[in-house]
Parts: sequence; C-alpha cells; structure tokens
Amino acid sequence: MTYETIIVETRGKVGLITLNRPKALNALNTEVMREAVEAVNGFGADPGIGAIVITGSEKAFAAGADIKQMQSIAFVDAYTQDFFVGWEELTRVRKPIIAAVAGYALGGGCELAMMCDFIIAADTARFGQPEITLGVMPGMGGSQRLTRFVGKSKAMDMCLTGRMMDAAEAERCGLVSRVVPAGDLVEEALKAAAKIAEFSLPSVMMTKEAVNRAYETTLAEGLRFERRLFHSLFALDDQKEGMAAFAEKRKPNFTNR
Ligand SMILES: CC(C)=CC(=O)SCCNC(=O)CCNC(=O)[C@H](O)C(C)(C)COP(=O)(O)OP(=O)(O)OC[C@H]1O[C@@H](n2cnc3c(N)ncnc32)[C@H](O)[C@@H]1OP(=O)(O)O
Repeated sequence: MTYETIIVETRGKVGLITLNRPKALNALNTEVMREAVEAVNGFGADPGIGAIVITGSEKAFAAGADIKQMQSIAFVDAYTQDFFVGWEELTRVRKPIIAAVAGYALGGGCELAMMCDFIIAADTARFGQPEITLGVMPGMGGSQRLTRFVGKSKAMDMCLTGRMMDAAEAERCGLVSRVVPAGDLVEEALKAAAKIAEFSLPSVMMTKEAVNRAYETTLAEGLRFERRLFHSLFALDDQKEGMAAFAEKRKPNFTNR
C-alpha cells in the first residue's frame, strides 16, 4: 500500500504510522484522515501486530486540522457531512495506540493525540487548543477529552485562551504519561508498544476496553464490567500459561488463545 501523507512501517509486532506533511507541519486534511484511518484499521486487523504508534516530525506531531482546507467550508456541508466524524474510526480500533508527540500538537493535533490510548511526549512537545483564535472551537473531541484528562479549570483555560502548554505542564496535569528526551521519543514509544505487543492480545484488548469504560459509565457498572472481563480471561490458555510461567520462573509463551 502506498500513502501520500503518512509513512507506514512495521517494527516486529508494532505498527508505526508517521504523519508526513512536513511543509504544512502535518496539518490534518481529509487525505491524512483517510490514510491514517486506513492504516490503523489495517494494523487492527493484522494478527501479527499487537500495538500501534502514531508519530509526527521533530517540529510538529500535527499543527491542527488543515485551516486552508477548512476555511471555505459552508455550514450546510460541515453539518450534513458531519465534518471530522471520520477520525472517530480510530477510537474503534481495539489494539492499543500510543501517540508519540514532539513539537506542536495543536487543535486537531492535540485531539488526535488524545484519541490514542496514551501519549508519550518529547521534552519539546507543546499542546494547545487554539481554535478560539480562528473564530471556532475544538471539533475533534478537544472540549470533551481534554476536560476528562486535565479537569474543567485547565481545559477551560486552554480552550478559551488558546494558550499552549509545554511537556512538563502536560505531564504534571496528566495529559501525557511520560516525557522523554526528543531524540529518544520514537524509540521509547516503540519500546513501550513492543512490550505491550509481547503480552496476551486478548488480555491487552480487554484491559483497553475496561479502562475506556471508566470514562463512560458509573463506578459500580465499571467495576462489574472489569470483573466480568477478568473472569473471562480464565477461559484462555494464556492465563494458564502466564501463571504457570511465573510459578516455573520462566518467560511465558503467549499464543493469544
Ligand atoms: C478548527 C478545529 C476544529 C481544529 C483545528 O485544528 S484548527 C487549527 C488549529 N491550529 C492552529 O491554529 C495552529 C496553526 N499554526 C500555527 O499557529 C503556526 O504554524 C505554528 C505556531 C504551529 C508554527 O509557526 P511557524 O512560524 O514555526 O510555522 P509557519 O510558518 O506558521 O507554518 C509552516 C507552514 O505550515 C502551515 N501550517 C501550519 N499549521 C497549519 C494548519 N493548521 N493548517 C494548514 N497549514 C498550516 C503554514 O501555513 C505554513 O505553510 P506556508 O509556508 O505554505 O504558509
């Protein structure tokens, strides 16, 4: 498969997608959306892949939705075509996706990173929701996901002032899981993804599903949901193998069954 706006590679059991519109700071146009969704779905369906990393360039993960493409869109088209809805497909992929963010992650770029399961940031990363400066507002999930990540006060601050936060602030407020030196970013993200990909795929997928459920339901329902998934893992060979390997002091050989 050849792509115009992204580079798609595999590294062992990890699928790596690199946004590749350097001249436009990886601005997210409809082509990037179509290709990224196709690539992520491809990795989602590939039994040889256990986790996915999405990254950008040193200067920009993505500087937002493509303003030049968006500027002439009419309300009726935005509304009837449900502009941006296509990105939601990413969140339906059941394997873990890590965003590896260096440089700018603004507007749709920040929102794309937040659609992933967690964010590893370079010390150069800068996050922001500057849509307000363009006379609009977040439209790819920023007002909802950022609020869940960082709480109301900081989300209001970011969305209403359009200011950027650096990597240290993003780590402090829980937007990113860790910050690494810029030169190590992709290797660190690939290492994390490779670790996940070594585990039993069904237990990885159920873990992702359970954590995500915490955002959508009550604590009591979420706890019940977690326990049922946990019980179901005892039906797998991998549970027997994982626990036997611990008792026998050896590495487990998971078969994803
Ligand atoms: C509306 C919704 C729902 C979502 C959105 O995401 S709106 C977009 C939000 N993002 C922004 O507002 C950021 C826009 N970009 C910038 O403010 C700056 O580019 C910067 C601060 C990120 C970097 O500034 P710098 O001076 O280093 O670089 P530029 O010369 O400004 O940019 C280089 C090159 O990239 C083009 N570019 C940058 N961002 C976008 C974008 N979001 N859409 C389209 N094109 C973008 C920029 O125009 C320039 O290209 P040209 O040299 O051809 O003009």
